[in-house]
Amino acid sequence: MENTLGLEIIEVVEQAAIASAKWMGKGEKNTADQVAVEAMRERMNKIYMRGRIVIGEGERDDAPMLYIGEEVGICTQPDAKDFCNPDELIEIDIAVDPCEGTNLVAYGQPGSMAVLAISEKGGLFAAPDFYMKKLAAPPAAKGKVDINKSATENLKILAEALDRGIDELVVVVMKRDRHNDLIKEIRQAGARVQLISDGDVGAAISCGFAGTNIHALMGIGAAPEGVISAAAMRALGGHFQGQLIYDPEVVKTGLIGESKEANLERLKSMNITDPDKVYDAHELASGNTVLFAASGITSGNLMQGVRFFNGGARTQSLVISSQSKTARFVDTIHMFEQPKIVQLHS
Ligand SMILES: O=C(COP(=O)(O)O)[C@@H](O)[C@H](O)[C@H](O)[C@H](O)COP(=O)(O)O
Ligand SMILES: [Mn+2]
Ligand SMILES: [Mn+2]
Repeated sequence: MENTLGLEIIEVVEQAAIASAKWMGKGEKNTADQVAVEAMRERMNKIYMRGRIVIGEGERDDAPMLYIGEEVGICTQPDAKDFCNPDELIEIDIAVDPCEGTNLVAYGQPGSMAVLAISEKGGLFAAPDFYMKKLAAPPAAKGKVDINKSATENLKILAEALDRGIDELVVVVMKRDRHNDLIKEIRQAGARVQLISDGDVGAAISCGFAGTNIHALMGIGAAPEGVISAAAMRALGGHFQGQLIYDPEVVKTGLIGESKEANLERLKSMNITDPDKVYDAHELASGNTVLFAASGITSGNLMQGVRFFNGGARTQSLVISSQSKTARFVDTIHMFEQPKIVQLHS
């Protein structure tokens, strides 16, 4: 899968990042999101593949593009039989977040990215648009920390696994009222908290790389973003666990769904029989092969954002493959027209 798709999916996230970055700092989050969706879809539909969106912009009714169930790739188009032999191609599932951190783009803040994950059919958990309690940690702590343990216990385990003091640990937590107690507990345990307004995919993946100075992600974010983070962490060998949150009382914000009861019904209809199950990275991204790709929109811990110049742009992307066991940073210069200069160093 990687050989045929690797380069193409880099271009998918690059094109989404470039489109969205044109709206960086303009205060219009919906436009920054919409153009990323359009660019991602347009580029995806040029790839020789049979893809299906399993995590996307929502249901068909509220999302005209990249909706859950939408078929993407040249080989899903009506005239596909003229140039595609479907028997040659495996069917793949795709989870997308064309603009992860729409607020970050709109307000010119760091850490937004265009992101997707791919696996063979059935290889990604089709999470409902609920919240998810998450725990991400570096590979050295994989299987040692546990979302069922308290933050205090996990920090002790993490410190030991990373061979450093608790006071040398930095935990990313989304700045939300629902996390007030968690933040207090982490600080009382002696660790430091990095509060973020948005963008917990980048925070989760940052735990997978030494040198980011991020050692854990704790707290509740969105479930679809949890699956995408899990795909990256699965391929990287980092720790990721997620537990669906279906009770609006827990998040104290606009959880999709009117009530806990209605949400439980929805889970049942999706054949999720244990709503409290804790999923690990291998369950959220269970396919034989998992590919993850992201491209920075605004600069963050992992990647530089899009830098425009007269006649072009430069992007930085990250592709992680469970197949080749690589995490590849890709630096690309895009020439929109004949640029006056193509700068070697940025
Ligand atoms: O910050 C985020 C926003 O994502 P997007 O809408 O694609 O720009 C995500 O990283 C979070 O996981 C998330 O969606 C969030 O925590 C849920 O939102 P909120 O109710 O504000 O906490
Ligand atoms: Mn997002
Ligand atoms: Mn988004």
